[in-house]
Amino acid sequence: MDENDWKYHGEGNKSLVVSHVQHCRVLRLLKYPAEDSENPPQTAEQAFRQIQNIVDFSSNVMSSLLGDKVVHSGEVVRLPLEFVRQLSIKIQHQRPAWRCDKVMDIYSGCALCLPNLTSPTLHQPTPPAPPLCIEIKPKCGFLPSPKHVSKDIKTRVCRYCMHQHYKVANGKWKRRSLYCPLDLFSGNRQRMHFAIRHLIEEPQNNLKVFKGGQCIYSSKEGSNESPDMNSLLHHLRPYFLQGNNRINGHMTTKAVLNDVIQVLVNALLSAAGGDGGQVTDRAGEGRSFCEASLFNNERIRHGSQGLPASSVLSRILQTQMLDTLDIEGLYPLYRRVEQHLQDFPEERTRLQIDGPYDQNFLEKVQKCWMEDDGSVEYAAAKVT
Ligand SMILES: O=P(O)(O)O[C@@H]1[C@@H](OP(=O)(O)O)[C@H](OP(=O)(O)O)[C@H](O)[C@H](OP(=O)(O)O)[C@H]1OP(=O)(O)O
Ligand SMILES: Nc1ncnc2c1ncn2[C@@H]1O[C@H](COP(=O)(O)OP(=O)(O)OP(=O)(O)O)[C@@H](O)[C@H]1O
Repeated sequence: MDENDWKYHGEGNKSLVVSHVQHCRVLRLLKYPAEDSENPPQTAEQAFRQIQNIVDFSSNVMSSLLGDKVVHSGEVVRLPLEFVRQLSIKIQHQRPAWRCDKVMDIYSGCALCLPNLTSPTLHQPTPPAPPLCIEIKPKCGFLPSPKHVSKDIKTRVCRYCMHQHYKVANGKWKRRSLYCPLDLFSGNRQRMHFAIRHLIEEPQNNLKVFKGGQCIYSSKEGSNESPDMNSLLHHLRPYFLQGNNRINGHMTTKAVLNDVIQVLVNALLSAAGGDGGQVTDRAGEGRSFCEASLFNNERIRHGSQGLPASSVLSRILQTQMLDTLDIEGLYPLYRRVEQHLQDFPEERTRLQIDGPYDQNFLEKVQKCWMEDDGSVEYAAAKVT
């Protein structure tokens, strides 16, 4: 393998991604804290198992919850160590400085190989234009159950909106985003439109736009400058020329933005495969509106239709809602498991703390709606 066939693509807190320059493939490599760079924190076999667990969790649990049409699980691959070392040197200067508290894993020679979702293989001999890909990290779309929280504010203002104040105060981002996940997950088209417009205006790490596999729009952490929305809309204009919003054959910037948002709302409400018809409506539970959202409260009363059950967003929300406990409800369960494992370390395997994430594990996750019966089995299913 040749490191020159691969280029830096992006990274998060846990992994670094490189893409192949010709084929629609990416490699997702583990990251370790920089202070561990001399001594890898796990053996190659442990790293292999960690990545295999990710594949199993994705194919046996997430595929079943979200729909196998929208989940790509990939496969674990073993790579020559020399290739990985050269790759790490090659991409180092492209990494954002604020992510360099961690280093790419150059010891295990293991990675997750996935299709490159930012430049999908198109089954057309000459595609009309480079494919567009819009990545959204929507965050949690509901308020935690009042049963488990000690501060009343948590039942009125969502975690994302509270975090915005914290992130601006500590300098992570310069401006507060007016995006609210509860607006996006509302199923109300106007609220969703409002949410996506604010995601585009202040994307932080919740939205990226790729054209032909290249990132053309994203935020830079700590930077004073906002990403250039006019340049983004200039890139997008040719994709939206067939609408009615043209003045003398020319589309205004505002019209391009509206069309882009409309396409995204339609995609998010479209079926992910499987059953349809019902709606996911949290309005009755009083957990679907965040007081920090600037969306006009009055307008919500005139049409909160909820999400179509088969939609991608509804699937994501239902999956998120398997965990409604908030950290305050979860931590005592974590302590219950911890205590049990101190007394009975051999129980780690039976409770599937480190996997395998198989059919049996999925059944435990799905039973999570049950009330807490005080058992370690209940706690382990919630915590793992
Ligand atoms: O806690 P949050 O909501 O800030 O989410 C963390 C993310 O921050 P965000 O707010 O999206 O910028 C954070 O993302 P970034 O590092 O900011 O890109 C991670 O995804 C983190 O997950 P983990 O610790 O790697 O498992 C996320 O932590 P978990 O809450 O998933 O543990
Ligand atoms: N299959 C893929 N195709 C194209 N790009 C991808 C793919 N998987 C990940 N990426 C890109 O790489 C970036 C980092 O990947 P990912 O979010 O999986 O990292 P992470 O460290 O697990 O994230 P987090 O910070 O949430 O823990 C993503 O934001 C996305 O832009």
